[in-house]
Amino acid sequence: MMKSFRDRLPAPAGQRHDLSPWSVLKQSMGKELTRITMPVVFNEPLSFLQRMTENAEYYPLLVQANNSDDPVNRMELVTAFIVSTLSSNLDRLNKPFNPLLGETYELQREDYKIVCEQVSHHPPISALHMESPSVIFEANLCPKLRFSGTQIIIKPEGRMSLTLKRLQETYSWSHVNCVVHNILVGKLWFEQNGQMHISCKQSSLQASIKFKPAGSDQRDLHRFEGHIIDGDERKIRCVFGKWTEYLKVAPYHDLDHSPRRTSEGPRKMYAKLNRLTQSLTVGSSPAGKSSSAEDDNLVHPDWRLLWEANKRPEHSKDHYNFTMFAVALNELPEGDELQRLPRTDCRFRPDIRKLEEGDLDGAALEKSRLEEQQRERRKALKKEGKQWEPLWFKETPEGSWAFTGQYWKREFSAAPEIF
Ligand SMILES: CC(C)CCC[C@@H](C)[C@H]1CC[C@H]2[C@@H]3CC=C4C[C@@H](O)CC[C@]4(C)[C@H]3CC[C@]12C
Repeated sequence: MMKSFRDRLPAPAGQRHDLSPWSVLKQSMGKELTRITMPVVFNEPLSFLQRMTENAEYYPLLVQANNSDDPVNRMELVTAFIVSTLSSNLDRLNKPFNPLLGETYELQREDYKIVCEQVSHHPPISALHMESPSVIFEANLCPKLRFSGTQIIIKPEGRMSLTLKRLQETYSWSHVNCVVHNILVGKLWFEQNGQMHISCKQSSLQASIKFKPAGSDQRDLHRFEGHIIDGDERKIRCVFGKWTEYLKVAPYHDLDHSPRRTSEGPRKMYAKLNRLTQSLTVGSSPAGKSSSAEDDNLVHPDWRLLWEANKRPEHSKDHYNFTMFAVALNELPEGDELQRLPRTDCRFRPDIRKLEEGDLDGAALEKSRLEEQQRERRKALKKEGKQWEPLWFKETPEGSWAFTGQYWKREFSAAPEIF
């Protein structure tokens, strides 16, 4: 029988009334993410470690990729997976809790298992390892925040890599920036911005995708567009869509060289013309927006849909805009499953627990207690001239963090008391 998880949080989110993020953030100019302290009303009841595991929501795309015998199709599916990892960010404008040093999180779903650990506090580095019969997925994440005018620009640094096990094929990619708008006044909103490169060492295929700014009329809100490129730098596929909704792929037809020129030419021209006149006459009306998607389909009549975002739960708006996947992440398991978790697991953090129960004051108290305790531990270590050693990941000579594999032996007696 399929295991079932909770479909809502125990309590709706607290209201932040008119408290603007700026009133708090102005003291944090130029600071690292972990040095910014904000009132808990700005938090969501998840640790950043839990938030990272949301990458796995569309895991079945990876199984599909691993089973495919066509390298281009594998690249298409991996690209779809990578774009899908961004989708849960839509409207998630509360800050996940900064993990304490040594905090861990584990997640086992379908046929995969994930371990995350906070391996460094300054700078904040979170490490993730995911393994299944089909794939190994590793991520190191160190988000850097910069304030600029009325927006926050988040530069996620760190290495991402994926291995499809059947053919031992490896993929790596870069992050794009995300921008939180309107931190002074108005409604907060969020966009992904910049160029992403995905490359596969063995097949020499690459994907290059541009996440577009919304533009003044919001016509390109959440849109991305790009190509899959072969080892000779030739474009072979177009990929496009909205990172919040879907990804489509279509063959690339070079207007000058394609044998389909005659049949495609007029259609493309028509689409372009159509787009031009639409943008002239409709402008920023909602009709103008939807027609942009229609144009895409006209320009690429032979598109295929590779990924579509799951619907958010009904009560998502009152629950921090969580996806169904996110809702279940902080659920406490029962019986044996609970017994075998290490005491460093996020699910035991009292501040996160209190926030999800709607107890804001309790959460705030616990949060400052934990942070104070962490400072004390840090001082004590320093006095002894020691350095913090993560338990489950080791730093490599290249400066990234590799999973040691020991976690799954489940010998947690050495796990520190951090909550
Ligand atoms: C109160 C306000 C304005 C501050 C809120 C800051 C929130 C929205 C920020 C803080 C850290 C950010 C995350 C940092 C790193 C990544 C990895 C990247 O690949 C996707 C975006 C993602 C997951 C960011 C999403 C937005 C984020 C959660």
